[in-house]
Amino acid sequence: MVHSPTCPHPRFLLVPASEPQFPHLQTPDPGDPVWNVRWALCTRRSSGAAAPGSGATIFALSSGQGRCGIAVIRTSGPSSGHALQILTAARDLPPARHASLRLLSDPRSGEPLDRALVLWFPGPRSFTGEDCVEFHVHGGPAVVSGVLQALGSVPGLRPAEAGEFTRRAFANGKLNLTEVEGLADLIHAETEAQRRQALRQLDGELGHLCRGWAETLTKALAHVEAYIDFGEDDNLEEGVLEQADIEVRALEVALGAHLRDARRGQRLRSGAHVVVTGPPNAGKSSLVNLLSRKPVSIVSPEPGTTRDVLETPVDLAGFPVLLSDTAGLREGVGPVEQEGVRRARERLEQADLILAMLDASDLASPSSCNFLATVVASVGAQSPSDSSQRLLLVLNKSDLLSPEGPGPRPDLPPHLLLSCLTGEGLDGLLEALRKELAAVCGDPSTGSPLLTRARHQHHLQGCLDALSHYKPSKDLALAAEALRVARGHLTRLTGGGGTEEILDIIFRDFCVGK
Ligand SMILES: Nc1nc2c(ncn2[C@@H]2O[C@H](COP(=O)(O)OP(=O)(O)OP(=O)(O)O)[C@@H](O)[C@H]2O)c(=O)[nH]1
Ligand SMILES: [K+]
Ligand SMILES: [Mg+2]
Repeated sequence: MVHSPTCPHPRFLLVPASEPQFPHLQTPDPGDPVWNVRWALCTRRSSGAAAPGSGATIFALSSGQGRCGIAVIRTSGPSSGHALQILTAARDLPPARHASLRLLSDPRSGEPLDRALVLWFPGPRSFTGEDCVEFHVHGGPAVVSGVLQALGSVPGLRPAEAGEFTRRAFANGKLNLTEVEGLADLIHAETEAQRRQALRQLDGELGHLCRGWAETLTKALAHVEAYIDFGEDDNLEEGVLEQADIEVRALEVALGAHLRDARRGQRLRSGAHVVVTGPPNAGKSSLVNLLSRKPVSIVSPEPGTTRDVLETPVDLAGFPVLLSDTAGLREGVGPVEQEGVRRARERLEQADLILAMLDASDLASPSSCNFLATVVASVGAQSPSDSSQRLLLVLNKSDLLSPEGPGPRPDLPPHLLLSCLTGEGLDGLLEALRKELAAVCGDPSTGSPLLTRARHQHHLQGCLDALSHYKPSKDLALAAEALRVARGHLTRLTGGGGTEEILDIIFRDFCVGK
């Protein structure tokens, strides 16, 4: 997706060690993987290896840049309350979580900056879990820079880095890793389907599913370990191992089903590849321009106009699509056009959905027949699976067919009639595209949570691979280890496993102020 070019690579900044931020550390449970992640974060900090600036209170403009009605500036960290008191020249803090109108002044000069709404969120009931303040100021650039400068002059405050608010929320257990990813996706969502999917992930659906699976494995592990310890003991309930076995096998089936769907979620996040193909002059470029609502490709009566592959991102019926226009497929032309045809075929192989286009008034021509016999027939012959391509056959230039004349050949595969010239048939095509794209990307309004990132797929596959070594009838100790490894993958999916590279990759998607 499009990421802000101004978004710098964030550095990991850890949360201050002051007491109430890690209350769970007072009752450590080394068996709890989430606790382990936090412990790793915490010990790294206390060993002095923490990034510079730990413990600072951060501030940033959190709404968009530029002139606007209202701009939101926020702070997070222990000096937030102090900063609010200083800017409002007040001894008391306003009531928590209530909007209060206050005059903001520059603490150095006493000069009034703006009359603003301020919100005070004492931790831990805040986005980051720390003390936070929001200043809703008038959105003029001079007001915003005046308030930012005033905050910068308060001791203990410094500008936030990209993603730092969210990183603190994660470190304080306010969001798990899949929720952080959902939040990043929501900020970057460009189509309706992406927004729905991101919101579901932010709401914790994927994390919830993984936690449920991890619990299943923890239970199975407890059973296997009980058997290792008390196997010979008569007191052990009967069928303990059988029960564990049933649950592990059911989990394998569920993981397999989600993995088969994995590519859909990733397509929904980064765009499905839709490729328009057909013989020369069918009207492919006309269709690309119509769907993208802009003149992406040159249209002309001359066959062989399009040579290079032209790709454009479009929102098709709410789904993100990378739409490619390609050269008309034909043999025996000059070397430049042949290269175009080669590129067109290459792009066709990568398509999730093929828009195969023919001129409805020219179906008997050799190029039309050849296209039907090769491209259309070969996709139709694929066995349906998640990785198989889908195809929509479109007969363009329906305006050239005479109303009394015979319709298109009866032996044609299912198709849609369209006229790029008059727009007739476009609604039907968009509806067909919506159905096809829901199949290609998954429907984010129904069904189970989608795996939107390669990282999700990697850990679920790792979990499944580990479970293939679960053979309690052969070796109980190895079976227990397989369960532990499998569970580790699931907890890393939501907890991150503490490796900074993974966290860096995820938090890179955020900008300053989020
Ligand atoms: N009558 C009619 N003409 C159309 C329609 N769609 C496209 N055309 C015309 O058909 C010609 C070819 O259109 P293009 O969009 O360039 O076709 P193309 O398939 O991209 O052609 P190449 O890039 O050369 O393979 C142009 O003159 C268009 O104006 C249609 O629905 N009806
Ligand atoms: K053309
Ligand atoms: Mg063209």
